[in-house]
Amino acid sequence: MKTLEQIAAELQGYDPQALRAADVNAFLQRLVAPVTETEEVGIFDALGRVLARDVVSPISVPPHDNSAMDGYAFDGAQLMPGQALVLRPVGATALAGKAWAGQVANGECVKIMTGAIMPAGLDTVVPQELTTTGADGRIHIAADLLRRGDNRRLLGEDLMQGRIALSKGELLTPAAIGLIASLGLRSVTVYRRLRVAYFSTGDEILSLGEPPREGAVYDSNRYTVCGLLTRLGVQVIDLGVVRDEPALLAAAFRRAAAEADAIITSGGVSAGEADHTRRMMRQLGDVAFWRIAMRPGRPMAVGRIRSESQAKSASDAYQKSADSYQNESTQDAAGGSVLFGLPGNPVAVMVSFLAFVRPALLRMMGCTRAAPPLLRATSAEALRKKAGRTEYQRGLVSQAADGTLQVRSTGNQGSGMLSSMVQANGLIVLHHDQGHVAAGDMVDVMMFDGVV
Ligand SMILES: Nc1nc2c(c(=O)[nH]1)N[C@H]1C(S)=C(S)[C@@H](COP(=O)(O)OP(=O)(O)OC[C@H]3O[C@@H](n4cnc5c(N)ncnc54)[C@H](O)[C@@H]3O)O[C@H]1N2
Ligand code: MOO
Repeated sequence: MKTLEQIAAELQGYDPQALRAADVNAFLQRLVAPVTETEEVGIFDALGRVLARDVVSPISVPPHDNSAMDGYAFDGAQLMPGQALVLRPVGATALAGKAWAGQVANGECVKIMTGAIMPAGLDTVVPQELTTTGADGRIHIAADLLRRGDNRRLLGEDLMQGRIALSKGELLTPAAIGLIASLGLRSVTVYRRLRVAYFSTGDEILSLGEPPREGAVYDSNRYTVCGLLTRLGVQVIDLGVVRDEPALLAAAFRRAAAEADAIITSGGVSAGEADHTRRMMRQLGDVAFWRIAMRPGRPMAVGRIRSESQAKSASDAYQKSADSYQNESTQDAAGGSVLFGLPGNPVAVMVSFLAFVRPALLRMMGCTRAAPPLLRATSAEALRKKAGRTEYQRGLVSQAADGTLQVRSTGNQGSGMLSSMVQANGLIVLHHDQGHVAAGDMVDVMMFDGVV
């Protein structure tokens, strides 16, 4: 596992006091690694989990060539350009779930239902509504209506036996769960659920149930972050609000490091005077304090916090290396739970989570799926934007009268304003080098639906 210093050395132009948003993601992708432990879960419990092993098809789906329509099956070699075809139905109707027994000669067809196995030697189906029936019971197909092979579903055209149906790293969506079920599999091997601890810091933060107090605000970050984590499908370890006292902070960090793969905190990461949070992060782990060229969400602390046992092995390793005795436990000294120390402002918390923490946690969950692309929409209004930082503005995307997508800001962009976040359905991403936006310009939007 690499130290922060080693990762920083790999990033060109790394400056913790003026970090570009894109570099934050590059740094975090190097800092975190997927969990290794796996478990077997029933497919009803697999939604939102990440596949830890390829799913190889034990069978082919569909298992036979079959009809895609209710109609008549026949040998398509008889279709001739510019010529109608007249066929005589023979035998019983071919029904789904039963093999059709019998022989079909040229000039003959078999009545067939959707999903029924194609009778041997037949490769084409004409839907019944495209036929007429003559007085003699024969089926008439007009010229040039069909091509050979039409309306037939081929064996294995969805999934072929022995091939990879779903790859390791896939996030299991409802469609993926259905696909696994179509293979007759009851369970899958997934990575174990990620454990993420959260606590809010700050003496002015009130827990729900406490009476209002001058200068104090109710804790909202705990609820937004726990909501975002729950949607991500991780196991949330909620440690509540922790006052700005060294002993309490140390206990919370130690517990979080012992129980969780990642720790998220809010507050206390800018250079305030009353903050023990920064000091404690530094003391208990390997932590960098960043100022990111972005808005909102400028300050952020990132690194690793050691649990008590890791701290002990680190100090033992230090002792041993002092006696010039090298062993592998120095490797463990760089380990610990990944820390995402987010700023206190409620919108800054959500934006930093969506822009940075979420992609890092997905990597830790083992997910290899690429992030969904940003949407392009026309800005319905002019937006002020300072070049040299990435801005995430709260926006509402809607469909304009001409059917194209447009986006407008949801108002006051103060980083404490949750109301404009609630009205938004996405974040307008104004990139680092971008300047002011004129009404009618195209902008990128990170949509919330399906993302959070
Ligand atoms: N001299 C400087 N001052 C500040 C800077 C700076 O660079 N230099 N950065 C500003 C920015 S940007 C932000 S963001 C904040 C971040 O400060 P902290 O992370 O230390 O957060 P706090 O000071 O503890 O809180 C900020 C703000 O958010 C409210 N808050 C905190 N926790 C919660 C919570 N759980 N629920 C609801 N609201 C919360 C808190 O009351 C404050 O109003 O620093 C700026 N200052
Ligand atoms: O960037 Mo701070 O995050 O304004 O709120």
